[in-house]
Amino acid sequence: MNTTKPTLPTPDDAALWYEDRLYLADQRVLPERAEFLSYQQAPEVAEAIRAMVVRGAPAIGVTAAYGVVLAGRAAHATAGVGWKTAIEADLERLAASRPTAVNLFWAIRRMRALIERLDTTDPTPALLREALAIHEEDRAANHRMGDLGAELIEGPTDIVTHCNAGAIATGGYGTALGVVRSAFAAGKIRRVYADETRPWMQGARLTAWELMHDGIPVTLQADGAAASLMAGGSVGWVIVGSDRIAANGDVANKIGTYGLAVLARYHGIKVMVAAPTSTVDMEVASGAEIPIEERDSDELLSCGGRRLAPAGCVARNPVFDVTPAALVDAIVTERGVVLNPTTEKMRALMDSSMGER
Ligand SMILES: CSC[C@@H](O)[C@@H](O)C(=O)COP(=O)(O)O
Repeated sequence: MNTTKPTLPTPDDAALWYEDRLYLADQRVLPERAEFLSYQQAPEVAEAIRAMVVRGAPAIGVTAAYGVVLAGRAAHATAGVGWKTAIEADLERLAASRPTAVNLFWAIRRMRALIERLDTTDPTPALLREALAIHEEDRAANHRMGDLGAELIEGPTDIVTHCNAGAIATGGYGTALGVVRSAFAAGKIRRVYADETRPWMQGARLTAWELMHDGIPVTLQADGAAASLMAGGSVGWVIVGSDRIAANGDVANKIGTYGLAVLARYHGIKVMVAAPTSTVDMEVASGAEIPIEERDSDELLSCGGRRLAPAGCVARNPVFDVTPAALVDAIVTERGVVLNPTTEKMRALMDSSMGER
């Protein structure tokens, strides 16, 4: 738990618990403004996830866990010994906030498992201990993935990354950017090329901010600039995170990742996906079964509050796509690395006990 009142968010501060409430770094306004918003009610946390105050699959999971703490506290305050029934509506609200990032459902499932073991007294302390453990385990997993991913890279090389899979998208340190941080420290990375990532600009706003904060050389590029960069021959790896990995190793990630993976294969560049096992969903056989979030087309039709497209223009705004396992060279998790993923290899990874609860 944080011991000082959160004031100015750093990349490691996506979600923090201080005293009796949750603080979220408002990722909608970074880096122009660095500010926390505070939450004491689970429905407001669900809305913050939906509105992308907090985003990035692992950070969404951590936030949902803290949301369950608030839900438990409110349920006990209103229903007393009947809190386990009263909490249900908030659990459902949290689960309905975003559909693709499976870490959300994983975190709620883990909190539910604890709820089942608790008695009818005030659940707040026990729920908070579990949420803090989820947060801390995610941070530790990212450091482990950083080490494992960095080992795969023969440097020095340039890297392309897409969206933001950094500290601010997780419990801390980052998944893809955790690998970048560890590999840069080992002298294996010259420069990171960050796709701007239309329409939410997570690359321009968050990845560039994080890497500049750490002094890691970063160059921002338009999403469409990746192909010509790759043709130049300096890029050794595309490194990205994931919102959900299917049982066969298909990877759902920010829209545009699939295109990057196709480009990478054409240019002989390797693709690494760094994600904790809380992102692996063995209940979906392949990427075709992963629900892909479709957000409001206004996110695409406008930019920075200014309308871009003509009035009446139709737009589609799927915010994730699926990269087939055949285009993925390595999936890096805290339990180990899966090269050229298949269902058998993913099952072996998930059956392994390291880090398992
Ligand atoms: C460590 S975050 C990995 C993914 O969650 C990230 O690349 C991504 O697609 C995030 O999407 P977002 O819509 O910003 O929540």
